[in-house]
Amino acid sequence: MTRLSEMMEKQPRLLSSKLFQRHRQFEVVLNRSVLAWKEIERSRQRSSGISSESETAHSHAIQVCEIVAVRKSEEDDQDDTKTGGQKKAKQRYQLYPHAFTVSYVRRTGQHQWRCSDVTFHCANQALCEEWIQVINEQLSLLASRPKSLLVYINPYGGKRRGKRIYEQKVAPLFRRASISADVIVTERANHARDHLKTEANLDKYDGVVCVGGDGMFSEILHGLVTRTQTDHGVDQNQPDAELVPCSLRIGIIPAGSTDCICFATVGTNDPVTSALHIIVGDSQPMDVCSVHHNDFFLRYSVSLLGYGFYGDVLTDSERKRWLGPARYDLSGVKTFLSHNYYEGTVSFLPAEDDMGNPRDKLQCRSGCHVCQHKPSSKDKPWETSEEKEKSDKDSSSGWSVIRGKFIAINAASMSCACPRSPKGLSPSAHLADGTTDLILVRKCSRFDFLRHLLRHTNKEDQFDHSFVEVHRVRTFRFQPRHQEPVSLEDLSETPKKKGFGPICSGQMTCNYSKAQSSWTCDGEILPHAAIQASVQCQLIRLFARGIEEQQQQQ
Ligand SMILES: Nc1ncnc2c1ncn2[C@@H]1O[C@H](COP(=O)(O)OP(=O)(O)OP(=O)(O)O)[C@@H](O)[C@H]1O
Ligand SMILES: CCCCCCCCCCCCC/C=C/[C@@H](O)[C@H](CO)NC(=O)CCCCC
Ligand SMILES: [Ca+2]
Repeated sequence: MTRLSEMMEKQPRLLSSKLFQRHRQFEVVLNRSVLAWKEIERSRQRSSGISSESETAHSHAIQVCEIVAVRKSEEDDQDDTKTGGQKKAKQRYQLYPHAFTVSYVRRTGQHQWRCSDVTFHCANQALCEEWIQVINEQLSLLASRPKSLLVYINPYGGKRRGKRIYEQKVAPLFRRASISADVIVTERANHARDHLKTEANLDKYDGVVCVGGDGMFSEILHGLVTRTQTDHGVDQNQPDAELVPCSLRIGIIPAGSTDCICFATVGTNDPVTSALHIIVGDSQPMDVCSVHHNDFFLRYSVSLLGYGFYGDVLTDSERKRWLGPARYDLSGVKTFLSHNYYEGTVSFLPAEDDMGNPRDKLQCRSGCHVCQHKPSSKDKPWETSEEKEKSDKDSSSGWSVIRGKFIAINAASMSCACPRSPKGLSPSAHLADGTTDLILVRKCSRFDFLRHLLRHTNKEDQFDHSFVEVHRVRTFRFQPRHQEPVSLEDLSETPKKKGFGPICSGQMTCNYSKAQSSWTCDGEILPHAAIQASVQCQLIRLFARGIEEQQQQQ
């Protein structure tokens, strides 16, 4: 075949026909990117504004890349049967028995997507089949759409609804879009991680789907990243190893307690919306922070690495798992009343000035320009180990060092927006810029800390306090003031928290503090307080597109 004929072969065919919908006739046009239909009678007086999906009184347009599927219609696919017009539908069905139904993405508000159907009646069978074939040809050209997925369901996450959510809301959509799915319902913690690490035949799949919460996502993340490094002979224990990005994308069907990763990448925690982002083959790169203790790999983080307040909340909440999502509220209040602070030294390498800063109010949204500026190796002096060694010894090479007493040290690699805090811990953090926002909350009164916390739930700036500072960084280290114990037991056990601290009143600060807190790493407790963390730019990709700027409601 010549190149020209090969190219012609790949060109989608275009169609234009007069078709019926309800009792009206429409001019229906399919071009390379849009399926549009306009009522014939009245369309001459009206102009149609076509966007992603637009609608005037009598004209509609949907993007081909947001079509879920097309199929030959059954009698009960008729729109009117659902709206009480059974008689009309029957008549039309008798008149034009050949019809096809297009399922497509419809935006319903608050970043929520739904799958809607539109049915067109054709004058004859050949025309109907031609439409189905041409739409299917166009869909098959969308190379980023997954055809085969590996799905892990945590049946115990959140309110224990994972299995039901998948079977009732997600699987029917995957079937409609002709996506095949191998489903594994996990039988124990780390089942999904271990399966991905060693057993799964990943060549068979276009992506991995996680049905569960942030903890379950973390399992998939660790399984997939570790597997990729093993396959490429990369040693994760080396803090400055250049990690290999994962080729498979991850889809998140939210079914957990916080679901912050889903919320911060889609804008809502809704299983149907997430399933549709998977079907249309969205791709959102995401930073992953690797955490080490000396030359020993601990964990990866994509959301919150928190020492002090959040570490203590998580440690306490683990003992209350039986309470479900409410455990965070209870442990939150208890930890707040304890009002502990911790001493230590934070060192960090700030991001360059052109990476923006955590207070610039530039939120990361779909197609974010900051995230598209992926630094080249010549922009990344911190990446060579020689430079790194030099900078460790030489504070003039860019490392900043802060010693102090902290109520909380938080590193947010993304906004960490969630229903509890819709703008998140760091509202301007970016999903895929290769940096994390390091938030230092120094010792202050309980009243001031409460003001700071409350600002996470309203429009006020949570960084606008004298006792809070925030830096956009590439890498950081923390050394607690008091040396930590080094027995082997401590490697496997989570640190034990000493009792409840005395409650201080009003504006006063407490003078009680236990020596060390623990780090929470995306909801898991780390066994060491002394850590170093480095952001690996765009190590993974999700089936998401970031939060869409403007809702295009239909
Ligand atoms: N079959 C299973 N039995 C017990 N635990 C499991 C199972 N499958 C997964 N897990 C573990 O359950 C933990 C919580 O899961 P998940 O994240 O889905 O729910 P969650 O309620 O949101 O919890 P979290 O708030 O900690 O993220 C995860 O850390 C995961 O390792
Ligand atoms: C008095 C009013 C105070 C209100 C304070 C609201 C502040 C909320 C900030 C929430 C930030 C969540 C960050 C998410 C981190 C997830 O990786 C992790 C795993 O699921 N969840 C938690 O750590 C769970 C963290 C739960 C924290 C309460
Ligand atoms: Ca980031």
